[in-house]
Amino acid sequence: MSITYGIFYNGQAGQGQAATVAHQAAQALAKHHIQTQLLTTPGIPRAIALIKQTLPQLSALIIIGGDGTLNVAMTALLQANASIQIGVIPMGTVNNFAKRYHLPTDPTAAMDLICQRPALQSVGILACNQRRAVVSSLTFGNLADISNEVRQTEKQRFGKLSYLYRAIKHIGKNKSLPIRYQFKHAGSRTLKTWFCLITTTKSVGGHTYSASAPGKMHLSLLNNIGWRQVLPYLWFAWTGNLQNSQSITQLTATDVRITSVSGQAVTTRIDGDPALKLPIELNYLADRFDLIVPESV
Ligand SMILES: Nc1ncnc2c1ncn2[C@@H]1O[C@H](COP(=O)(O)OP(=O)(O)OP(=O)(O)O)[C@@H](O)[C@H]1O
Repeated sequence: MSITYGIFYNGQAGQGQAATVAHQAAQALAKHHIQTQLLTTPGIPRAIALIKQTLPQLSALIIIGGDGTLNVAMTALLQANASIQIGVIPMGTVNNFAKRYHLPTDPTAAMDLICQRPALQSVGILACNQRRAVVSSLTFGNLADISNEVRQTEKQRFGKLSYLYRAIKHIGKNKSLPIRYQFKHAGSRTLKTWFCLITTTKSVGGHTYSASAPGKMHLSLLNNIGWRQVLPYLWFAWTGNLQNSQSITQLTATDVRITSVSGQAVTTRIDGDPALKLPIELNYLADRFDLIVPESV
């Protein structure tokens, strides 16, 4: 039986570069006697439907893009309850997920890796309300609102500087909110939350910011922010590193339900994109996918 890989990409991203790379990947895989099916359509719901519909014919899914595009693909796999092998050609701005697993960021090197398949690694993700994947991070609170304001074009042109600019404009303006965190086996805590970062692994953007906790999500809460916290906060905005700040609560969990106690609307961002409002339920799905990785990971 012939082997077919799906190649999923966002045709509108990066001035059509993803489309060029998708065709190059198809040619490279053909040389290894692997057939391919290009999967692309404008609009996230349609893209999810297309992947779900094509999955039964595929032995692996190659995803071209950053965390946002990976999120679309993994949400489709989650909803279809499928556990297909995954290859990634990173083409986002930040590429958190790819950095975490030491995937090459050069498209040609990433294609070579996928063709040669030196090793597979089990990768865990989070399920939000059972239906939406969280590939790298979920955030809410003031910093998440700031990144909401950063437009995609701004992010592509100025990278992290655009976040810093927006952050400085916000200092001193926003308050923290009481948020309830209900853990499956560890009770419930209501904590003042200025900003909450939840990640699938111990690192963000290639920086390790928390101790290792296999099989669990990492939660970091910046409880409040006044002028004393400005420096740690700017440090975080710049490096993604929260470890040395005293105004931070760090927790790990397998399952948590998160509610806004005051009833004030709180919108989350998942893998960089505006997403669901609180309340949400998060479940860690350990070893959910097999990812094609370099041998040395
Ligand atoms: N088929 C699609 N139609 C419309 N939008 C899509 C589609 N697939 C992905 N997107 C969106 O395109 C945007 C860009 O995604 P992508 O992750 O590739 O780049 P990025 O945001 O620069 O990456 P990173 O998060 O790593 O910085 C995201 O908001 C993602 O949700």
